[in-house]
Amino acid sequence: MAESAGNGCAVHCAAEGTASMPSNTTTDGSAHVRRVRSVVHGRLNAGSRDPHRGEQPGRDQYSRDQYSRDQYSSITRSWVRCLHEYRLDPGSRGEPQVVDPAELRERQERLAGVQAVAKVEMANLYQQLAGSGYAIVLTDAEGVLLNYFGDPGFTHAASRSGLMQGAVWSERAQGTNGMGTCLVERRPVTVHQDEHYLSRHIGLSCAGAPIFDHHGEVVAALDASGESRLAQQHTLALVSMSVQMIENRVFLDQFRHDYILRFHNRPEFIGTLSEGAIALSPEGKVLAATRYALFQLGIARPADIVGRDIVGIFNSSFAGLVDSTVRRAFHAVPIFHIKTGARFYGVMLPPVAPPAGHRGAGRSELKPALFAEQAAASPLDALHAGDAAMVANVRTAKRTLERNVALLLRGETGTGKELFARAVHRSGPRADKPFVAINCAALPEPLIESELFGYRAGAFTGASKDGARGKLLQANGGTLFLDEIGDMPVTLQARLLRVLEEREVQPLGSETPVPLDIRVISATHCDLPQKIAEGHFREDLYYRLQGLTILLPPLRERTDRRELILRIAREEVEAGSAIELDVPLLAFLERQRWPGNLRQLRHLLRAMLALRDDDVLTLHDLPAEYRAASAATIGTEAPPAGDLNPLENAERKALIEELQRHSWNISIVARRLNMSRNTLYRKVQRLNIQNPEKALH
Ligand SMILES: Nc1ncnc2c1ncn2[C@@H]1O[C@H](COP(=O)(O)OP(=O)(O)OP(=O)(O)O)[C@@H](O)[C@H]1O
Repeated sequence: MAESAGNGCAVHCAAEGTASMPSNTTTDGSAHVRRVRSVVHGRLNAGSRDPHRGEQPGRDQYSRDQYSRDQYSSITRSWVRCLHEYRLDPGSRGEPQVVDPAELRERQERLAGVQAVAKVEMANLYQQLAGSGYAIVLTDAEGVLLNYFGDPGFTHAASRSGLMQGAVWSERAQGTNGMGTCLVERRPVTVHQDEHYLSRHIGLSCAGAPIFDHHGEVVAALDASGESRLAQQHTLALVSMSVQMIENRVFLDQFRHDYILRFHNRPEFIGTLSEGAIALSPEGKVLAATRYALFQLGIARPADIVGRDIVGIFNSSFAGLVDSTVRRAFHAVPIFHIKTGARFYGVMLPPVAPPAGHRGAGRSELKPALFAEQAAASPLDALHAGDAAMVANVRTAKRTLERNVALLLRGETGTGKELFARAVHRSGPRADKPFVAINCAALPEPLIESELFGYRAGAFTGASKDGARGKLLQANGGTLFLDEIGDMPVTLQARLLRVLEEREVQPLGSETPVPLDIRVISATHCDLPQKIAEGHFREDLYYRLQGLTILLPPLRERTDRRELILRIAREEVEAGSAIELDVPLLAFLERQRWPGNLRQLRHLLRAMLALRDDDVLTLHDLPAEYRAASAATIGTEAPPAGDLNPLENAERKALIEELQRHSWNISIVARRLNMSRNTLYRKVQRLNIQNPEKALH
């Protein structure tokens, strides 16, 4: 296998940072073809020894154990299929087959549900792999490339190699490759450089994983393909995790109108990738289960669980599970697997819109964040809960989505300027292109220029010998977010203005300008007109950046503060726990000045949740620096019953029923609800519950 180390098909970065794919492998191609034939023959004749095992020069950065026998066997099996079943010529240079636009649209529509979820995960994966030259690709079950997230510098090279929408990457069409081979093997595979069957692909390194639906059918493949010379085992792990996330989210979305039991043998793992989820009919019959649910219960095929009654699987009745989760405010409850006796923890989620005739199970205030997100019509709508200024801001921003209008976001620190910019990006037509943020205040002045504009190899002393592409070009096709624009040195302002006017960038030390298509969103907390008056900011740049100005209100002025506090608390609550904020604390938080705005609020809630004594947060949980301010409020914790909101009233009613059922014995009720006596006492006081006959005992 020595060829793989020095096969000469390394991908080079051209001067402007454009990667070039080895489209022609004449010298090495013939060696590759000879090798493929001899390996396949060796495999067929010698049988046992897998030629794809053994020392791999240049591969020592990942574990040989992980890069296991299975992996090599996958490649060899695939080569055998390519040569003998598909009768592919390893030296074939034919153009990749591309389906016509109508067929592509039809295939995309067929997989719309998966695509919608996958796009978000692809963007996350792309960010995680940013800078390593990977393109993230989604194909359907036939290997037709539906979506592509690519490094702009890699896009051109990639399209030459066939990584473009509509291209068919099935194993039959393109030989051994990440997408096609994982679809056939039904498992994640890495196909590194000369493990590709066709010599025209040996410049690529791919990590692909199949996406399954709840019937256990492969419906798509997610793949990271790049020019990296070093196969990276962690890339395959990241791709597999993204696939797991996509499968879980698709499942939760598909069955949102049904009951869903989410479970794990550790309560803190509910809501994570490795949770199991089972969808149930209102009668408690299993409709479907995720791969992890089957895995945790030791069930081989979905057909072995669908249609079964949940009572035959766990030791709890369906109604009991619904009731106990709701009573415990969506806190995980212990459930036992009847077959093995293993203990799990489960949370039963009620249908998003309960089917008519079935009792709605209600929601706790701190319901899982996922549902808040799902409820919002777009990422922009998720930024507010009805504050008039924010409603107007969102409306304005939406009107600019289809047009390339420069936005200037103004607002105090922590008001959510970057979040707003990201939401604009994710809502618009550039959503699947890069969002690149640069903080003009955080960069040392000498670095800003190269960081923004990039440089050519050897442009200055200390420059990387490969050059660098600069943030402007990294954002090409997408959105550039210039944070703290008021702090950009005046000298650079002129250069930025020129780039924005001329829509092209000339990296340092380069003669050739590169065309630029970006949407610019900038943000500042300072008064730019004041800076202009003082000569610290160029007026012409100011007008270029503020096609439209959006002023984000400080938290203290927002009328949706209460909902925001609850929403952020929900986001910060660890999966599987159910936390409540009591009313005096909520009122206190609503009254704060919040100089650090939403950032300060989030940090405070995060700290309180981490340090809490039990599951009800009160004024006593405030850190010392806030406690002095709250001293006057402590001691007035029990609100009149009339002040309770509808959820609290529902909780009060349920608790009174439970207390009555157990003759107001607080120890028994606390045990049944799995909470301490103290917590129950506090709840009873907070909800203004009184035993009509005798004192609580
Ligand atoms: N609408 C919102 N809902 C929930 N959290 C938010 C919202 N807006 C901002 N945050 C949170 O506030 C914090 C700060 O947000 P962001 O960085 O966008 O603010 P910023 O105004 O750009 O800050 P700065 O100007 O100091 O850089 C983040 O933790 C973010 O999650």
